[in-house]
Amino acid sequence: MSKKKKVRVELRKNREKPPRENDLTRDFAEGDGRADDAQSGERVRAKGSLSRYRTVVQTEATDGTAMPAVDEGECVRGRVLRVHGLASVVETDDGRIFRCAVRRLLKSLATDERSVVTTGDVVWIRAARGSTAPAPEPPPSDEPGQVPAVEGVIERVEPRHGVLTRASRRREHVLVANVDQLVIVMSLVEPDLKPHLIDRYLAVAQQGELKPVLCLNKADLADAVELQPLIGLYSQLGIPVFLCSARTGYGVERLREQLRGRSTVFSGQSGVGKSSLLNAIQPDLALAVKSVSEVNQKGRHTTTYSQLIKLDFGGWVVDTPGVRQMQLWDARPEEMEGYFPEFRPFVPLCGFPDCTHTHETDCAVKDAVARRYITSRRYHSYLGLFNGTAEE
Ligand SMILES: Nc1nc2c(ncn2[C@@H]2O[C@H](COP(=O)(O)OP(=O)(O)OP(=O)(O)O)[C@@H](O)[C@H]2O)c(=O)[nH]1
Ligand SMILES: [Zn+2]
Repeated sequence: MSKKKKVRVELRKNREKPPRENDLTRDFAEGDGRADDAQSGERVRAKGSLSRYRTVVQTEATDGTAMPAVDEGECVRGRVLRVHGLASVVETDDGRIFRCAVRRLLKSLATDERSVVTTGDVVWIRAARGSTAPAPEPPPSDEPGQVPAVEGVIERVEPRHGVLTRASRRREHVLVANVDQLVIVMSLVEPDLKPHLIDRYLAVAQQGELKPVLCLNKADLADAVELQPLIGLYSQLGIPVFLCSARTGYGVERLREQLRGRSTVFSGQSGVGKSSLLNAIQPDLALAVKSVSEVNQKGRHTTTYSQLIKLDFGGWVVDTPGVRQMQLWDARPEEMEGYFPEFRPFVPLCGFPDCTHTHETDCAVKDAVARRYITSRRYHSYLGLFNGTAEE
C-alpha cells in the first residue's frame, strides 16, 4: 500500500491587534467575514495536497499556549453550538451532532477552565469508541438539558477571533467566539434604556474586535423622538442604529439584512427582547420568551445558555443570556480613552502627555466636554470605565 506521508500545516497564529486608527468610522467598519474563513479552513496553508496526505495540524491554544496536534485522519472539525456544564454540543462540518467532553490536556493548558471551550469555537473532535460513524442526527432540541447521545472528545480548539469576553468574578469569561459583530440590544422601556451600558458594550466590542451594532427594541412602547440625539450621536460614531419592535415587526427587516451572511452575537440585559427579536427575524426558531408576568420577577432569565443558531437566509447568530453588568476583562485604565474616538482630536492638546482626563487641570478633553464638543454623558461613561466602577 502507498506510504502515507505526514504533512505539517500551520494555522495562522492569534491575530495581533491592529493599530488603532484615527477615525471611528473605520474602527467600526464592516466585518470582513473572518469567521467564514475560519470555518471553511481557508486559514490553513498546507504544503502539498491535503487530499493525498494524512495531515497533522499543530497550532497554539486560544491563549497562546502550545496546543496538541491532532491527526486529521482520526479527527473531524466542527463548531461548538452550545456548552452545558462539562458537555459541549458540536456540529461537525459534515452536519453531524456530537455531545463532547473536553480532553483533559486542554483543560490543563487553559488559564481558565470556564473558557476552555465556548459557544462558536472551531474544534477538532474524536468520536468515542463505538460511535465512529454515527448517522446524521436531527437538529438538537432547544431544551438545555437535552443533548445528543453520540459521544466525542474535543481534542483541540482553534485560535479564536471576534470574541465577546467579560470579567466574571475576577476571571475571564469568553461568552462567544468567532463572530463578526455584536448586536447590543437595549429596550426603550421595560427595562429602561441604559446609555452607559451601551458605552461599555462598545468598549467590549472594540476589545474583542467585533463590529458593534445598536438595536433599540420595544419601539411600540415609547416615543423615540427624545432619543434622536442619542441615535444621532452613535450614528455619527459610525455605529449602525436600529429602532425595532419585535412585537409589531417594525425595523425587523432592516435588522435581518444586517445579519445576512454574518456571524452575530446578540447581547443585552435580561428582558430587552433578544430572543423575541430573533424569533421575529426567523419565526421557526421558537426561542423561549418570558411571559409578561415573569419579566417583573427580577433575576429570572429565560435564556440560560448561549447557543449558536444557523440562519435560513445565511449567517449565524448567537442568543445569549441577559447580563446585568458588563465588566471589561484585562483592560487597563489608560486604554479606555482609545474606546472613545471622539476624544482623539483633543488628547494631543492636553497639557500632560500622559493625561488621564480625570483630575488634571490643563486637559483638552475636559475642556471639550465643557464646550459640548464631547457629550458629558459619554465623558461620564469614560470615567466609569477608567475608575472601574459599575455602570449606573
Ligand atoms: N411591547 C413589546 N414587548 C416586547 C418586545 N420585544 C420583547 N418583548 C417582551 O419582552 C419580554 C422579554 O423578552 P425576551 O425576548 O424573553 O427577552 P430576552 O432579552 O431574550 O431575555 P433573557 O432571555 O432573559 O435575556 C417578553 O415578555 C416579550 O414579549 C417588543 O418589541 N415590544
Ligand atoms: Zn486630558
